[in-house]
Amino acid sequence: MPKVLITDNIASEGIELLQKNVPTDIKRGLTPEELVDIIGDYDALVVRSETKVTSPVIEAGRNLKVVARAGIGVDNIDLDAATRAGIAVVNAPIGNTVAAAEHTLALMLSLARNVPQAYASMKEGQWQRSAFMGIEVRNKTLGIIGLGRVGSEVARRASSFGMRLIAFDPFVAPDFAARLGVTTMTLDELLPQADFITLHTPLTPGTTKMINKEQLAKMKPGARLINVARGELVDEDALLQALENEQLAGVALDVFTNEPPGDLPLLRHPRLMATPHLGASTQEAQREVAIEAAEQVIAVLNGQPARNTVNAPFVPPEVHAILAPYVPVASMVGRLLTNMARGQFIGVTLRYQGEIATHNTAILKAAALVGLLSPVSGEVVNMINAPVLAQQRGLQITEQTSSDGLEYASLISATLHTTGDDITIAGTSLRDEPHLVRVNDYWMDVAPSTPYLLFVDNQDQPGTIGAVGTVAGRRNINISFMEVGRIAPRGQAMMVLGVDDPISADALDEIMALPQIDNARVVAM
Ligand SMILES: NC(=O)C1=CN([C@@H]2O[C@H](COP(=O)(O)OP(=O)(O)OC[C@H]3O[C@@H](n4cnc5c(N)ncnc54)[C@H](O)[C@@H]3O)[C@@H](O)[C@H]2O)C=CC1
Ligand SMILES: O=C(O)C(=O)COP(=O)(O)O
Repeated sequence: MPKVLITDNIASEGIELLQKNVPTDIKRGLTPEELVDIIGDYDALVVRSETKVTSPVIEAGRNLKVVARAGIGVDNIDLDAATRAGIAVVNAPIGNTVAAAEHTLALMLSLARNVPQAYASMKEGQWQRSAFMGIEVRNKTLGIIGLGRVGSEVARRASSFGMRLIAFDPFVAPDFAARLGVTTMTLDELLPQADFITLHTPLTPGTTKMINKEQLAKMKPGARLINVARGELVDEDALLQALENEQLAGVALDVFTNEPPGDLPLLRHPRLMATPHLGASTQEAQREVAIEAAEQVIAVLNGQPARNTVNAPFVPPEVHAILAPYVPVASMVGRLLTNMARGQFIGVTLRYQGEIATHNTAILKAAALVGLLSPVSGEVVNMINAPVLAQQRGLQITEQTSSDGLEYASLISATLHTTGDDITIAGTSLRDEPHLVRVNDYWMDVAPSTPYLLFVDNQDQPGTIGAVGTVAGRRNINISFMEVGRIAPRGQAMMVLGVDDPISADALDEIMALPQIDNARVVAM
């Protein structure tokens, strides 16, 4: 029975859902060493942003199948290590979007009106009105860096305040931005124009310290900066300087490079407002992300695909229905290639034809590589790590598409290039079953329903089939079906036999010794 470990503060609805389905332990506040010590007992780990799922944790998690993040950012999880280990990483990318956007606006208005400073002064028994004169946000320019889910929701809400909206996000279409009433531009154009700047990009190598001394100097003097994304996006020392030299009128931070930030000098600055990573902390958001994370853990533990797997090809639901029947086809094609290969692998050419070729075929590539590498890998190979393992082995993967499916609705063909002969296998899906339709130059139609397939290269001559059948019969090998592909009558041919019993090396030698037979191979399916 699999076991789940929760190490951060997850909403009760998610915990209950997990506990109803699978034994679940809750252990908060573990040190990194304690987590490494116990993770080996668990099949799934559920976290928020506090637990650091580092590569030592992944390596110690020898039973782990899934790490679930009840929230958006997965920068606390070593994705590469998880991918290499074939562990799915899932997140809950929608549930806390509005919470993060609303918190951003709360911070923006608080910055504009000095709410926390005024509150602190009243708590100290003072009544200072002129000291906390604010500004209006109406008619001010809001610069949004990262116009994704949270950034867009901020834009929608800020627009109702009568703000002018500009954004830097080179990865969204200007049309999309225009529909939100946002003008996109370069970062250099945005910085000097914005009265308020708000950050909403993920933490990546490209966004780390994207707001540094140089960028701060380009900002409009007296601008205000809000960060509800990730602390590492900003150089905290440079930020303190920009407050001290009055380049910035105010800064509001929900996130920090180190959390908790400890005795950070920046925190003591009077025009610095801070909240302890509360962007996602609403009852509504926490309920939603906890349920979303729990549902995905249960799906993965039941061998089903999860909705938001961060480290596997994403397939939209409508496309999933079209591609799903071809996943076992791709995997069958890959497995057959490996089992029939002679010589050192060099690379694979994958061809997608017909309807499947009009969609993103990443999931089919992953499935073909699972089939190709599973028989020759000591480690678990699955849709998550197969592309990485292929890359590690230096295999050249080429993909081709064509709208012509020949006589099939869709066809997957793969050629394995080796230091020996190249091998081509093609398959399709018929009545929801994978069918093998081509081996090298031979076309056929085989639904491999037996545990073994016997491939026999032979001369198409009377008596050949009978001779092979006689050997099988004498050795008590049960043949379920047989199919012959041939290039021309009495020419070169290939027999494919579906057999229920293993074929020993001895039996294979006997078949190969028959006069009409050039070669014979058994493949376990
Ligand atoms: N403080 C909190 O509690 C919360 C923080 N977050 C954080 O907010 C951030 C954004 O989340 P979402 O909007 O859901 O992500 P998203 O993926 O929907 O949007 C991110 C946007 O940033 C853009 N982007 C990526 N690299 C960029 C670059 N170098 N320059 C400019 N734009 C770039 C992307 O094109 C995308 O449009 C994440 O870091 C997330 O972890 C999210 C929820 C709560
Ligand atoms: O979802 C995110 O990216 C967040 O930053 C929220 O973090 P949390 O779940 O509150 O620790």
